[in-house]
Amino acid sequence: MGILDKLFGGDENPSTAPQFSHVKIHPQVDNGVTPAQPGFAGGTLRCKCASAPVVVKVGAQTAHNHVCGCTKCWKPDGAIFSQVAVVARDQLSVTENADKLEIVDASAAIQRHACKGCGVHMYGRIENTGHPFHGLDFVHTELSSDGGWSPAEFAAFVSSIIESGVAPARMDDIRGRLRELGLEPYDCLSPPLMDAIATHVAQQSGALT
Ligand SMILES: N[C@@H](CCC(=O)N[C@@H](CS)C(=O)NCC(=O)O)C(=O)O
Ligand SMILES: [Zn+2]
Ligand SMILES: [Zn+2]
Repeated sequence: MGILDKLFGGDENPSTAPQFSHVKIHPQVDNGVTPAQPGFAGGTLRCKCASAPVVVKVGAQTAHNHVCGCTKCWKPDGAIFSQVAVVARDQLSVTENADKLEIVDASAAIQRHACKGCGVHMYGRIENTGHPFHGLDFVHTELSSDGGWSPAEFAAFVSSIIESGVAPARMDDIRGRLRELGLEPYDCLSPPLMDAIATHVAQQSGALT
């Protein structure tokens, strides 16, 4: 490398190797994010029970898929993030073993319907009609063997992973890995979703007409 390159950061062979690939986020993103299949129109989610699994049919492609670091969303064993997307509630139906489902926390905005057998959350539903996201159900498409679902686009509630016991000293590496994967880290939701929430609130209060 010449003196000018040393001074100004030029490099004939810029290294594009990821620096943080040892940091595990979630199995669906750790090896890179797979693009959606054009025309994909839904599939079947199955819980992890070996017998009599709960089966949920989703009749459309999902939107706003993301990894979530909050303590409330279901995470597969060993993952520090959940992966969760939304679909219109009228596109979701429980087709088998619905009797195994129970609501994790009925007072939460998102009522997460979990399997009593294996603990997996099959869908989250908002019953409050005034909520900005009313009409959308939350689903974990990793529970499907169908390929083609919309991929994770960003990382939400990143700082919240500390509440699950992740050491604060690891946060730089974790945010570094998320950026490497193209999943911009936010400590709440992404700006478009935060704007959608604020717009809804402002329309309800009359601040925006
Ligand atoms: N820091 C909190 C954040 C929880 C939170 O606000 N989660 C978001 C993302 S899923 C939410 O919208 N929760 C609504 C709910 O759980 O009903 C935690 O980790 O428990
Ligand atoms: Zn189960
Ligand atoms: Zn969450």
